[in-house]
Amino acid sequence: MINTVENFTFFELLLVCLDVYFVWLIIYYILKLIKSNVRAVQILKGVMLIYLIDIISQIFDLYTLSALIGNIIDWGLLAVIIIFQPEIRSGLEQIGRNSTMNREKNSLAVNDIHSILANSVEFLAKRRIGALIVIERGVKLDEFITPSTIIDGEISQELLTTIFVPTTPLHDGAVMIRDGKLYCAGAYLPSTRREDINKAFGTRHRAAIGISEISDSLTLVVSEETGRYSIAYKGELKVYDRIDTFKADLEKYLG
Ligand SMILES: Nc1ncnc2c1ncn2[C@@H]1O[C@H](COP(=O)(O)OP(=O)(O)OP(=O)(O)O)[C@@H](O)[C@H]1O
Repeated sequence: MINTVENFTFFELLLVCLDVYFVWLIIYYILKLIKSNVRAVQILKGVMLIYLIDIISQIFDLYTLSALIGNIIDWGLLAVIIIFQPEIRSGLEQIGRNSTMNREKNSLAVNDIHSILANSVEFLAKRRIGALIVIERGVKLDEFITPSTIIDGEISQELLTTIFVPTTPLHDGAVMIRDGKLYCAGAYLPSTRREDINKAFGTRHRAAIGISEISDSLTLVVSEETGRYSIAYKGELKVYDRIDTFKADLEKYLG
């Protein structure tokens, strides 16, 4: 017998809705994880390639290849869980933390962060202290955090500027801002491979452009040589002369 909507009780309908909602929620979080992770996008391409080879091997009856791909697919799920264990853990933690209260708290801090960042950049630029500050956004940058020093502290102008003083152990590399906190220092970023970049820009600026090419992060650079400051975003580097325009762009990009 075919079940029509009229045959369902209210409670059964509610269960169906909940069922569909949970499936939607799982798919949503998986897609969000894939979209926001550099590694996930690459792995997704690999998975699609494996499935394509599987289909081809079945169409043309390539027995050995099909058996090999079958084994890879069988073990694939386990491999994905192992590879994404840190992301899965932080995703679950985030679901737990996402209460309305926390969201209100974070949005209040955002305005302060703009000022702290702009003031720090101005302070460092005036003293010709080189700096590289990455603001992580949707795309997680875990793979660049590994060799760095985790701080996970409240962001402040004092802390941020002190880190970049050349005689200190943490000044080399990039500072990363995550979820409104100063997450780590001494991170090593991938450099851009572009050859059309002004030769006056050295490795620090090339690293800022590099990370902005592969993520939606915003990277602030202070040049030790010129005392000028810039923002790298989506593969482009914009250099500023005035701190107010710098701050205005910071607010525009970060929202
Ligand atoms: N890939 C990288 N990841 C993180 N930090 C880097 C990277 N490459 C360089 N740096 C930082 O930049 C410093 C060297 O800057 P360099 O003088 O080569 O670049 P620059 O673009 O000319 O900057 P500046 O104008 O400040 O001199 C390093 O000591 C290091 O702190």
